[in-house]
Amino acid sequence: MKPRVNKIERGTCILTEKPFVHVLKSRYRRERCDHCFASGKVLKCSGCCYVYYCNRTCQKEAWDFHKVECPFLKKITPRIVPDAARILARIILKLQRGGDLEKGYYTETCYRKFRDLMSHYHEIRTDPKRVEHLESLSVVLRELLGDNLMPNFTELQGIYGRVVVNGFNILDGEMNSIGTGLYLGISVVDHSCTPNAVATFEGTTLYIRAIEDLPSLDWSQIFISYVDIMQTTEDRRIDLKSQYYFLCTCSRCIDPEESPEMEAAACPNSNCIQPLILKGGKEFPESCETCKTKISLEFQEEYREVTTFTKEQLANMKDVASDLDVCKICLTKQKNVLHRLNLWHTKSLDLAFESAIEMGKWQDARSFGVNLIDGFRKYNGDFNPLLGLLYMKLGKIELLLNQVREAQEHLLEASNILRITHGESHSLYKTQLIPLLMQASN
Ligand SMILES: C[S@@+](CC[C@H](N)C(=O)[O-])C[C@H]1O[C@@H](n2cnc3c(N)ncnc32)[C@H](O)[C@@H]1O
Repeated sequence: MKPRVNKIERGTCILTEKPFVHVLKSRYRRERCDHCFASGKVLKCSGCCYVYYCNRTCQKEAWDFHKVECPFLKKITPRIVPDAARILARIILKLQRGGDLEKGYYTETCYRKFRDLMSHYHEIRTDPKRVEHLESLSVVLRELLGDNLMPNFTELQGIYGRVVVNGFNILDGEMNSIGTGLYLGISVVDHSCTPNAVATFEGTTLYIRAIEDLPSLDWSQIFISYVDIMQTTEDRRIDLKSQYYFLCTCSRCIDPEESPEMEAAACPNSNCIQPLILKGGKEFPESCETCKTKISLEFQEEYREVTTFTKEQLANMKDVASDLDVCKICLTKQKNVLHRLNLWHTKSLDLAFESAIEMGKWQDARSFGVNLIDGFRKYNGDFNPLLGLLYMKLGKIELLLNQVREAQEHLLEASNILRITHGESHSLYKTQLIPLLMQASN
């Protein structure tokens, strides 16, 4: 790819790369192609009976490398290899076949090889959770590859560290994780909680697109988000520290106002939209700055009770069918107590929206989705794939409910975002959004 010295416009694809190695999640083994990750009818490899392909072309393309791992997988079938062990095995086998010479370019002249990737070797060596994980993976790998191909523990730890620190969750169009991939050139990109670029996938190919205008292609100034940014500053920092071993100092993380704002209470006067910010996250003001309504001790108590209750429920929610009822209880309790842009309220709406969709409760889903938009935008940013998807899902639901004008509006919003984050040639845009837009304009 040519280096760009000129200004880069929002929506430009600035880097695209095929994976150095990639592994499909084992739970999708029988429904997706092991090579291109496409879903649909798949055919078993008659050698290992472990992996499946969507067609002969994919099988042929994959064979160059699969022929190396095929006998090892055959030995272990019908047991399942943990995904983390499979990607490590692929890397070990690839490095022994000259993979250490492979280059991933991030400008016309700059590239990275596997050994150039950060491994956070020392941090991982002193992280008991990681050491325990690697020890258990090492047992599986030894059984899979045998003693002769097994690297020593130090070497294995270096490989493991590179996967932990540089690996990408490969996402389908709906942003669900379907596998893991390692991309050599793209591993150059740092994190920010206010990213100016975004990573999306078409199959296993990774695309980095600018979501803001950029002055030039300077990789030290281009950031994607490594973690869910709809979290408190503290939780984002914990995630980043435990997975990537650094303390984030982006503008959001160092803004002392951010956390208190996220936890804002509603003004007890239901006609007032002013958020009540707790000083130091704890102390209520005596009265609302705008309407001067006094903040009673009872109200403060209720706010604390509702916040604790919501956090506990969100942490415990697993089963979607029961989630919707729990979300509804949380949302009822939050009314006139948590501000409408409060993070915990936004998270409750998000879960309620997804649960209602799962259960086919379209009216409920629409109402949660519409209320979710502003919070989602506040926490995820204006050009975030999840915001684009929210608008697209809303438009689809509105078409089902025959609310065509509203559907048109939301689908156009989806288009404004997804053409930046995914591009107009992405299958999500072409095969999902465009037909919905056409249906809405008929
Ligand atoms: C995928 S690598 C990114 C590229 C890395 N800077 C390099 O030179 O190889 C991820 C690692 O980069 C570092 N990193 C990424 N974003 C960072 C940030 N915002 N502040 C400090 N370190 C960061 C962390 O050490 C992290 O584990």
